[in-house]
Amino acid sequence: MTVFICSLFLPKTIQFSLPGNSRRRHTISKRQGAFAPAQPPAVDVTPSLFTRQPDITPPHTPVDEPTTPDPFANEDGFRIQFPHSDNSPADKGSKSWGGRADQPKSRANTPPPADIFESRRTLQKATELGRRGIVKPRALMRSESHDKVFASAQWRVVNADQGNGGLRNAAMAAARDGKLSDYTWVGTLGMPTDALEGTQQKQDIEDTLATEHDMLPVFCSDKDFDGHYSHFCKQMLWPVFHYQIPDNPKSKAYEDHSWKYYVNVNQAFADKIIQNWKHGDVIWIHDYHLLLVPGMIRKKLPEAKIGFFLHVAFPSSEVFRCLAVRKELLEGMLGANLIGFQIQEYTRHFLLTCSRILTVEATPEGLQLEDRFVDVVHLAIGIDPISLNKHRAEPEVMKWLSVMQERYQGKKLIVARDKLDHVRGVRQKLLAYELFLNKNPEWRENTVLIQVALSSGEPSELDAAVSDIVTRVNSSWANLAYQPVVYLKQDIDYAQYLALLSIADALMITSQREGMNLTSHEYLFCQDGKILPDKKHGSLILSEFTGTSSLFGKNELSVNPWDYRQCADAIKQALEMGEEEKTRRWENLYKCVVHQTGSHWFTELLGHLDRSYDEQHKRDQTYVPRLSMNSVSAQYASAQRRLFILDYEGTLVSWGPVNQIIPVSPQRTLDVLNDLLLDERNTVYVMSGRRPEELDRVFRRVPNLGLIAENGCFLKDCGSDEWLEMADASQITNWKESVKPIMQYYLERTPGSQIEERRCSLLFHYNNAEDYDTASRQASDCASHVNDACESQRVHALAADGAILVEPLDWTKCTAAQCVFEQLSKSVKSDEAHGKPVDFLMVVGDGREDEKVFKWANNLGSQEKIEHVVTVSLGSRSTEATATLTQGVSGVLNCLQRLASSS
Ligand SMILES: O=P(O)(O)OC[C@H]1O[C@H](O[C@H]2O[C@H](CO)[C@@H](O)[C@H](O)[C@H]2O)[C@H](O)[C@@H](O)[C@@H]1O
Repeated sequence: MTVFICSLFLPKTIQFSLPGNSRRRHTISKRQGAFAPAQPPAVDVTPSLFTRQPDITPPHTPVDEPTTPDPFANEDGFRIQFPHSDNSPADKGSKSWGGRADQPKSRANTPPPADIFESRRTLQKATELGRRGIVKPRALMRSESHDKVFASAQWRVVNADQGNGGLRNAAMAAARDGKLSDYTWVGTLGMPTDALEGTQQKQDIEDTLATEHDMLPVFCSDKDFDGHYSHFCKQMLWPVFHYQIPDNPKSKAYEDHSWKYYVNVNQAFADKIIQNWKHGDVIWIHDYHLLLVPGMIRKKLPEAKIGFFLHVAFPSSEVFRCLAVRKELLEGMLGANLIGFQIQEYTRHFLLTCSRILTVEATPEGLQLEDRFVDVVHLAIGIDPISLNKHRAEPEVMKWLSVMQERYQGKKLIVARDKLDHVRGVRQKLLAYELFLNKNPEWRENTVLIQVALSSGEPSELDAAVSDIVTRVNSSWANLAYQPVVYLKQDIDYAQYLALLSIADALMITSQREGMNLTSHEYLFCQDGKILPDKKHGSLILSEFTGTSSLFGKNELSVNPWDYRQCADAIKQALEMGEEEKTRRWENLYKCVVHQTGSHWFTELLGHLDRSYDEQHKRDQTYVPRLSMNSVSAQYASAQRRLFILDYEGTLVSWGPVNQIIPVSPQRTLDVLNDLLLDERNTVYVMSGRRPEELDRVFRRVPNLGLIAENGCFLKDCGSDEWLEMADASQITNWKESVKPIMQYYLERTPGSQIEERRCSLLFHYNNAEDYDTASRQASDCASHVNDACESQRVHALAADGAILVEPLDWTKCTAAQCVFEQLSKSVKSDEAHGKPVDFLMVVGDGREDEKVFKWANNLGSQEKIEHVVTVSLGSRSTEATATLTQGVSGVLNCLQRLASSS
C-alpha cells in the first residue's frame, strides 16, 4: 500500500550545471546525484543578518543563488546548511517561479501580470524620490539556444527551496517515527520544463526521481503552470482565502483565462495519480493549489481512498461566494473521503459554505451528498521538535548566536520572518513598532526589530510602503551605534534562522489572516533556554487572525494587527513582562507545541482517513438485501397491531411535476390502501410534501387513512376529518415574511420561474424557466441567500427537483411519524383490555426525507420497542433502510397487495 502525498511542489528539484557558469563549476555524478565544487569558496556572501544593508532595499537585483559556491553545499543538496539534512523553516515561503539561473526559463507567454502598470507607476514614483531599490528584476529571456543548453546540460537532484516546509517536515518525522513506510511524493519540480520537452533528459529525470527518491514529477507546460500558480492561485485564491477580495478591474482581467490553467494543472496531477494508483493505495492531496484534484480522481477511480488537507485559511461563506468558480472548487474538494482543515473555524466555514452554495446537507461530522458522505475534520499541523532540537545545536547556529550576542549586546530583540505580501501584515507590524518607539522614549535606544522579509514575487506598492516606514523609523531614531530596524529583504539561511529564534526577546506575527503560523511554534521551542540559558521564555506577540492563535488559549499576547495602538502596547508588555509571567505563559505555550507535533498530525489524519473510508464504504457497500416477501409476510401474519408509514410520490405513485396539482387519483394505489385497511389490525399513514388539501382530494376515497402533509407540518389521524397543525404557525409566518421578498427578488430576475406557497413551506420553481442554466444558478443563489438571511429562524432552503424548497427544520416526516407512534402507544395504555401495542412497523420511501424515518424506525426495532420493523428504500441510493425494492412503485404496490391479501 502506497501513500501518495500530493502537493504542488516536490521537496526536490533539478539543478543544472551550465557550461561557462563561472559561479558554480561542478563535475557531475548522476548516479549519486552530486556535483563536486571545483573551486573552494572565495567569499561567503550567504545572505546574513550582518551583511550591510542599505535601509531600503537589497544592494543588487535579487537572485536566488549566492554569487559564489555555497560554503554549506553538500552532496545531497544545495543551500542546506546542515549536511544530510532536509530541514528548513516550517513556514518556508515560496520563491518566484522560473527565476533561477541554474534552471530553464519559462516559455509561458501570458500577458504581463495585472499589476505591472501599477508597478511601473510605483517605480516611477520611487525614481522621483531618488530610490533605486524596487527595481524590477530583468525579464528572463529565453531562446532556442537557451533551451539547447539545458537540454544537454548535466543535472542533479537537489532540495527544493519552494513548497510547504511544514508538510515536508511532518512527513519526514512520521517516516522517522515508523508511522509511514511506503510513500511517494507527487508534485511539480517548481521550475519551467518546456525546455526539456522531448529530451532524453526529461525521461532520465523522471526515472531518477521515481527510483531513487520515490517521487513522481508532474509535468505541465510553462504556460499552464504560470497561469495556474502566478495568476489563479496567487491573484485569486490566495487573497480570497485570506479575506482579500480582488475587486478591482486588473484582477478581474485574470478571472476567466487563468481558471483554465488551474484546471489543466489540476488535471495533470489527477492523471499522474490515476496512472500510478493501485487498489489499497492512499491519496492525500494538499492545499489550495489542488482543490479540483479529489473530484477529478473520484470520477475515474470511484473506489479510491482520498484525503484532502487545506493548509491555508478557509474564509467565511460570504467571502468564498465571491469566487466565480465557487461551485466547481467545492465540488472538486468533495471528491475526497475526508477533508481536513487546520482549525474548527475553517471547518465551520466550509460546512456552511457547502450547505449554502451547493445546498447539501451539513452535519457536524461532514456533508451528506446525494450518493456519499464526506467526513470533515480539523486538526492543526505542528512542527518536528526532534529534528529542530538536533539542528539548533549545530556549530553553525552557535557561531551565529555568538556573533549576534556580541552585536546586539544590551538590546532587546524583536524578531520576525514573513513573506512580504499584504496578507502577512508586515506593514502593520512596522507601523505598530514605530508607534511603540514614538510612545516609549525609554525604549528607543534599547530595542531592535529584526524583520526578515521574503520576496513574494513581483515588486509592489507594498515594498515601497514598507521601505518608507523602515527609512522613517531609522532616520528618526538611529545613531552611529544604533539602528532600530534591521530590515532584510531576502531570506536567511537555516542556521541564522534558528539563531535568530533562540536569541530573540519577542517574536512578532501580525498576519491579517493565516492558516496556522509555524514560525511561532519553532520560536517557542527555541526559547527553552537549553542553548542560551540567559535568554529564555521570550514573549510571543501573535495576530488573533492566525490558526495558531486559536490553539494557544491567550497565553500569547494576542493582537489585532489593524489596531496599531494595541500592537504597540503589546510590544511594551512583551519587553517589560516579569520573569514569572513570561515563564508561566511560555510553559503553557510550549506544552501545546510539543504535544501537537507534525508527526502526530500526519499519522492522526491518515488514521482518520482510514476510518472514514471504512465507515463510508461499509455504508455504501453494505449490501442492503432485497425485501424478502416470504419473511415480511410471515412477520405480518404473526403481528396483532401493524403500522404502515408510506411515502407518497416516488413510492405509491410515480413522481409528477412538483408545481402541478396532482392530475388524477391513482386508482391502483387507492385500491391497495383500501385493501390493507380492510384488516382492522392495520393502521396506515401516507406521508408527503404536498399540502393537506391536495392529499385530502387524492385520498378522499380511502376512509380511515392517516395523512402526513407538508413533510410533517400537518397530521390527520386515521378516521379523523381534522388536520392537526404540528408546526408553530407564528414561527412559520415570521420566516415566510423574511423569505418571500428574497424569492420575489429572484423571481423577477428569472423569467419563467414561479413561487408556490404552501402552508408551512415556500417553493421557488425553475423547471419551466426560459434559460434553465441561468435559472438554476439563480435558484442556488436564492437558496444561499435564504440560508444566510434566515439562519436564526430554524428554516432551511434545499434543492429539490427543479425547485428550491424552503421549510422549517423542527417539523419533519420523522417528527410526525414519532407523534403517530406515541399516540398509538398511548391509546394502548388507555384501553389495556382491548388495545394491543404495535408489533409490526413497515416504512417505505424513496427520498432523503424518508431516511430519517427509516433511522427512527430501525432504532425502535433495535431497542426492542417493536418486534418487527421493516424499512424499505426504493432505488439504488445509499440508505439507512434494511431492505430495498428495485421494481419501483409497482413493486411497492405488489408487495402491499400481497400482504393485504394474506390477511
Ligand atoms: O506560497 P505558496 O507556494 O502558494 O504556498 C502557500 C504557503 O504554504 C505554506 O503555508 C501554509 O501551510 C503552513 C503549514 O500548514 C501554515 O502554517 C501556513 O499558515 C499556511 O499558509 C508555506 O509554509 C508558506 O510559505 C506558503 O506561502
